[in-house]
Amino acid sequence: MAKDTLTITDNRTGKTYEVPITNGTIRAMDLRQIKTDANDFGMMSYDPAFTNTASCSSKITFIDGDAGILRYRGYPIEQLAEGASFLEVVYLLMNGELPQKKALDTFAHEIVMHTMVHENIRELMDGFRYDAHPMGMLISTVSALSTFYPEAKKIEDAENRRLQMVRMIAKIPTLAAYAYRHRRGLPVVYPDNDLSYAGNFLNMMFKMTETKYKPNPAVENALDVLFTLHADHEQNCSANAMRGVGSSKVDPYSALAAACAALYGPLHGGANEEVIHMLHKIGSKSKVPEFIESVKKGEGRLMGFGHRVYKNYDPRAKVIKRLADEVFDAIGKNPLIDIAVELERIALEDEYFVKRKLYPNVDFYSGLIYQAMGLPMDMYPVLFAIGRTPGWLAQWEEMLLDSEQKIARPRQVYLGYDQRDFVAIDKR
Ligand SMILES: CC(=O)SCCNC(=O)CCNC(=O)[C@H](O)C(C)(C)COP(=O)(O)OP(=O)(O)OC[C@H]1O[C@@H](n2cnc3c(N)ncnc32)[C@H](O)[C@@H]1OP(=O)(O)O
Ligand SMILES: O=C([O-])CC(=O)C(=O)O
Repeated sequence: MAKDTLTITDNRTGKTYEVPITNGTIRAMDLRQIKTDANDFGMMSYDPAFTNTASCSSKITFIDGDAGILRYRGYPIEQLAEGASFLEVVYLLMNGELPQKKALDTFAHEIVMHTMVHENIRELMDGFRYDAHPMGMLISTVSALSTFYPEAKKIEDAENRRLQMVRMIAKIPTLAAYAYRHRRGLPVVYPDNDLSYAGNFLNMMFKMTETKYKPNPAVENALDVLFTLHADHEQNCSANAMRGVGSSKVDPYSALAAACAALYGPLHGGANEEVIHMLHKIGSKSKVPEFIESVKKGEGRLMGFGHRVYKNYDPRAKVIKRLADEVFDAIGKNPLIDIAVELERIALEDEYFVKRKLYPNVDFYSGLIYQAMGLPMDMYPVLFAIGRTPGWLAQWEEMLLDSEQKIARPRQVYLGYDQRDFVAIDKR
């Protein structure tokens, strides 16, 4: 049920505030009161890893971690995954409302007009080692795009901002597919604007002959749904990087590269790749109990499990688990699913995981689908980045338009030396 007040406790002072919520919105002036009080006390909050800090206010994504609820702009993730195309979701995240048919067609056309990247970017990609991780190539080429669009620096110009956002959403699958083809020593496939967003990506990845590539509809649909499920997740590590770097007013390509870099880490978007490594390492269902025991002894983490906010089943993981069955029915089962399901079953009955409220997260089952689609493991975080790009951009624009936002600049608790005198090198 919607609450009409939000209780916020300032952990510096212990003081509790009842902040009114009107039409789902908290007024900036009500939050300002908390900030003013904190300044009056002249205190600083120590919150490493921001476990208890709201760094911004946002109208984009709502999460109730205890109940396992996720909504984009108020719409439950399950309904969007079921009924909306990824581009509808992108439009929703960027504009706050679902599009009418005509607006969606116009938007899809705009995206299609920007899918090509400059040939020099392709050549830049060629310069990477044959075994370069595609995420490294993606981060570098997203960043390089800023040099092709110097006007992107004019972030105060709304029209220009939108153009750059469309460019990034359109070009990121192209960069991702180029990285994949480079790894395999294959020539690039240019975008095919007759295909859907997911279909075009599959075409650029897998087309091998001159004849027109026809994506498998089950795979195309699953990929579209997976992009939707990854599209935003409020103030996660990479969104925080996007906002933090963007708050310096740098161009959005540079901020997006920072967000991609944050996502790459194994504790964040890189976990989907790690899950498959882990399942391979376990090797069979019968070895699962032994592996769980090793995790409990602190010999590693159960990848794809646990979440900073969800203390319940990640709603995206539920959808992905169902989607995996549909994809496996269409293109054949990934045998690792049996190990994953057994791992989940045992973990969810084990006191260690129950006590810590560790459940499967979005990364637990997604890699199994990607693997069945024939994608190499190191592409999994790249796929996450494609899906997450609209979320990062929506967060970035919201941050820029928020009059409360300033350059992100946390303080620290200094624990180093007190003043001491310099000693010349020959006297040390
Ligand atoms: C898209 C995403 O980013 S989703 C997350 C993807 N990442 C993963 O799947 C990696 C595995 N999971 C994790 O490392 C963590 O659960 C995170 C990073 C997602 C969240 O971390 P935090 O909120 O900081 O939790 P924290 O690290 O404090 O863990 C709390 C407790 O649970 C344990 N724990 C957390 N996750 C796991 C796990 N996956 N396996 C085993 N134990 C775990 C910790 O050891 C800790 O135990 P303790 O209290 O005895 O010390
Ligand atoms: O919210 C988080 O911390 C991580 C996550 O699940 C995501 O970014 O999708």
